[in-house]
Amino acid sequence: MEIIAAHHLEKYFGTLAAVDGISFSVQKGEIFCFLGPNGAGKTTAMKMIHCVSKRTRGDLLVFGMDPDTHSRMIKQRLGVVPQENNPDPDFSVFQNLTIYARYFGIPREQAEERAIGLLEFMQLSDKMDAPIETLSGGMKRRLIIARALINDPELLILDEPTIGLDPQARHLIWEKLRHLKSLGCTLVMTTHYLDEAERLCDRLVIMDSGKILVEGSPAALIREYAGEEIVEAFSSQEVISCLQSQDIGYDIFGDTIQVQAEDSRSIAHILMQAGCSDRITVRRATLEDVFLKLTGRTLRE
Ligand SMILES: Nc1ncnc2c1ncn2[C@@H]1O[C@H](COP(=O)(O)OP(=O)(O)OP(=O)(O)O)[C@@H](O)[C@H]1O
Repeated sequence: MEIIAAHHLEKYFGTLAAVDGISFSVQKGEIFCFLGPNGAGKTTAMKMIHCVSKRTRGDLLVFGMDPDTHSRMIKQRLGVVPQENNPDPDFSVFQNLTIYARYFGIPREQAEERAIGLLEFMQLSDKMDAPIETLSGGMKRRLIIARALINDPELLILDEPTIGLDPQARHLIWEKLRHLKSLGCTLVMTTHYLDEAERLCDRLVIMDSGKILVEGSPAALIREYAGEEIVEAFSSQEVISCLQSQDIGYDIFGDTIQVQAEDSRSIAHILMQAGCSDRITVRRATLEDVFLKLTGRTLRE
């Protein structure tokens, strides 16, 4: 079942095409990710989905409804985790959930019951009465996710769910997001973290300058654009001559030369024989390589 369908979706701010004619669909129960550098248009695309930003042109359906005409009904069925943590500092952890429940018209008793369950799910039960300023970054992020779940949404929208968190805090959030998926929730998220996209997403689009460059599963995109493994060496005349003499294709990014390798061992061997053994690394190809191939830039440039 299609939860989101977008065709030639556009959003202009003045003359700037923040989202420049993108088409994609999200199926029920999948984790779908917008990946891309700063300013690519990821947040803007998500804002149109959760009905806080009107599209300029194109078609968009969420749960089969048009956000322009059915925003209230759509909002009732989704949860949003914004990029910035924004709990209300005047209330406790528990109150942040119960007060938020009022926006959805959830009766008090039911809201309190849900809040207790969600705090347990997000491992925050012992922080129930804690003031917000005493929470760590990871705890605040988990609270915002719990808050987004208060209306039991079918679709959860997360803008950079683990931004700024340490590895342990990120792992815990990934575990919770996977659990939500296993319960049938559909997740749409943005990230700059390639490892996050690789671990979590069923399908992703890579965006740049408002456009979708490619779409697919992380594994399929890596296979198609970056091969299985990458052999890297510092770019030197010695290495270049060696590769050219063997008719091996390569790319140069900054001071690094890269060879996309089916058989990385034999490439490494050839380079070693050419006398540059101390400079060679062999690694698994990643989504960063896909992005580099497509744009000639890294995601963080
Ligand atoms: N309200 C706005 N008014 C004017 N320009 C905007 C507005 N919101 C976003 N933009 C511009 O639209 C472009 C896309 O921004 P957007 O926030 O969607 O990118 P992003 O991919 O989410 O980036 P980030 O990873 O930094 O969150 C940027 O050039 C941004 O400056």
